[in-house]
Amino acid sequence: MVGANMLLNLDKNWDGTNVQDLIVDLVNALSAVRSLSEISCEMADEKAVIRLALSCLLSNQDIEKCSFFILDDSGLLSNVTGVSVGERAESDPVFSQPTMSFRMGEGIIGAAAATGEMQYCSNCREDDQFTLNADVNNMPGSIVCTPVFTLHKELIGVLNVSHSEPEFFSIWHKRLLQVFSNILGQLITNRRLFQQMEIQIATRTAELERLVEETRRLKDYYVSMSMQDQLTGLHNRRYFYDQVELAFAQHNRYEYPFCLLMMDIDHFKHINDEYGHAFGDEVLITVAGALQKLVRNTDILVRFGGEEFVIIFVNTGCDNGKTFAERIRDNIKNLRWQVGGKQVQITISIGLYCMVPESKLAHQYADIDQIIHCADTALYKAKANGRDRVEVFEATQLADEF
Ligand SMILES: Nc1nc2c(ncn2[C@@H]2O[C@H](COP(=O)(O)OP(=O)(O)OP(=O)(O)O)[C@@H](O)[C@H]2O)c(=O)[nH]1
Repeated sequence: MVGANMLLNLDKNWDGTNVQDLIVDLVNALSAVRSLSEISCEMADEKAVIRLALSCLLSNQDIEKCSFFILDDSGLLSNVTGVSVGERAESDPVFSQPTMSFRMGEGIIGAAAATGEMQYCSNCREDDQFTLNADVNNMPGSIVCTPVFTLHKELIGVLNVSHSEPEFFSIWHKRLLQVFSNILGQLITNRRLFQQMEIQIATRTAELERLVEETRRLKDYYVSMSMQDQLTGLHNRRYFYDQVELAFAQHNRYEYPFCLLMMDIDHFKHINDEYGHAFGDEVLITVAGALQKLVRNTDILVRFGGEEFVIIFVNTGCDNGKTFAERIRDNIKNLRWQVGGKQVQITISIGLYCMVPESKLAHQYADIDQIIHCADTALYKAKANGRDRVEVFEATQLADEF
């Protein structure tokens, strides 16, 4: 479309200029527009984008200098970058010239911004607004200032192109600059939108990451809560079933023995009835703390329910298991509480099941519920035999039990 319009105008403004020159001009104009369309709007620095755009214009046109004045929030137009013929855009990305600023309506740049129309000064040396202020020797011959807008018609700034010769710019240049400014406006708009999008994506990504982390933390919290006994702080039955698989796996693979202790506080109902439920809770908490001190980190200790605790001594044979069980029984018996001027002590009964390598015993079970049942049977025996004692599940009990 751009090319077609230009050709149309070319016909309309035909003044006898050499056709070959016009075709060269047309190709140059299209090249300027085309190279502008190749600038990536993903560049972080807006000034660098504008500088590249100015270089595209300069390298495809016979313009000598161009610069860009950006409108800031205070309504001031300040030149952020500029390129002269022969300069490479990437050679000096930082605009080294002293910053010039214009208010809306001030000078030819301010006029372009205020009117929203292209401004052309064909001979600066005879124009008061230039001769009064500027250094005449460095003054351009002619200047074109074109306002540049966003897609929503908001002013971005003013494109300023100049040449040392007066009367240099033709209708052809002006039409090209109009098209070029429109595309430059689109490019800057796209870059700004892209940057906004990047910031939004970064903000949302950070928010999402925070939510994922929070969810993970909550999940960990609830998993640990679901595996923990709220009264004593020990792990609970659910954790036990989770962890016992490991003891089984090690037993099956390496023939590591392990011992399962089922422990129950004796006559605990009496403690509750005599001293109250709160005191009963205190006893449970103290017993849990004492048990925790008596087991190794690798052992599995849980409150199995009520006044029942279970320990798995991993990689522990039957003799050691019995010794540890007796030590636990003894330690718990030595605990003391003071309540209502009375000293209270408790005892526990323990049922022990030893899981030894299969070759040694014929009655081994590979099912945790069966093993618990065996330890429970031994516990029942300890209770039946007078409490405050450790009983080991014997193979001879199998016949009775199964
Ligand atoms: N304070 C308190 N008591 C509990 C808790 N869980 C269970 N109990 C009590 O523990 C008592 C267990 O009583 P029983 O099952 O009759 O057993 P026991 O009195 O210990 O008798 P033996 O086991 O035969 O020696 C019941 O009174 C339960 O209410 C708890 O979390 N806190």
